Amino acid sequence: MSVLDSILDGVRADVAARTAVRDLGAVKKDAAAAPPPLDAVAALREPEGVGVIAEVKRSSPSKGALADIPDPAELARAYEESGARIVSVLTEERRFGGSLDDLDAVRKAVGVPVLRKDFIVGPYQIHEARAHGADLVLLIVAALAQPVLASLLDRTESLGMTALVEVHTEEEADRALAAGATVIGVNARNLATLEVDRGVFGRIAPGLPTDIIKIAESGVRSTADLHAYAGAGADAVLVGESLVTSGNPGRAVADLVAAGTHPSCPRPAR
Ligand SMILES: O=P(O)(O)OC[C@@H](O)[C@@H](O)c1c[nH]c2ccccc12
Repeated sequence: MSVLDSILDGVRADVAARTAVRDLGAVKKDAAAAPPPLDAVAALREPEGVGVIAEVKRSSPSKGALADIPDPAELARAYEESGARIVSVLTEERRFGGSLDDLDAVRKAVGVPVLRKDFIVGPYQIHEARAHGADLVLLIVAALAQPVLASLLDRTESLGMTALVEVHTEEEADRALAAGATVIGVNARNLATLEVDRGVFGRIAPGLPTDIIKIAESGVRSTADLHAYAGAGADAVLVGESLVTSGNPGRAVADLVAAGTHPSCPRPAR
């Protein structure tokens, strides 16, 4: 079984357990009562340069524990103050050590849009994301059959949120476009094997329509990696590990933001 499949099994069991405590109808009501979502597309498009999406990430299946993060709100505030356009919060518990409590804490702490980063398998988690104040959700093409992907994308948009649709191959990019994605993340990490190939973005992104917002996900260690992704057409980079392990995550974000807005940084084509 691939790593992705085993993560998805765990996620399905966890969703079933939460559904037994609070059913879909109740979560839909919570979502309807939440403050309205923020416009993530505007946050990605408006300021000049390549944006930084900074992630609250405690652990990963490839590396195990990355950082303790006793106070995710404080970390998220540091990200925001340093210029992150969006804060991503991992909520998957078993492999990434995340939680909906982390999402709640971050939502309360920042004014920028917040991404619920999880392995979404059905509508329950989308309403749940909205109920907890998320403005974006991640939809991983490799985890979803095409009709499910299309309907989850519709559901996300009908709740006023933005879907970040994640791909790792050309075929998945075609599926993302066919489903109607407007924001596509190219993950350098293959979720079946956990291998990172930073060349994947440069192979896939140039083939995407210019009006698609293109996010380079994973493996950004430095401003040099941001520059390389910018040169290949990234509107933003999504960074976790190198921030939380840096010893000074605010500073690490500020360095990336400065690089992404510097005149020497290649501009996204719009
Ligand atoms: O920690 P990194 O290499 O900077 O990567 C961040 C982010 O791209 C990564 O956490 C990620 C991308 N897609 C995912 C899907 C599920 C879980 C995690 C991810």
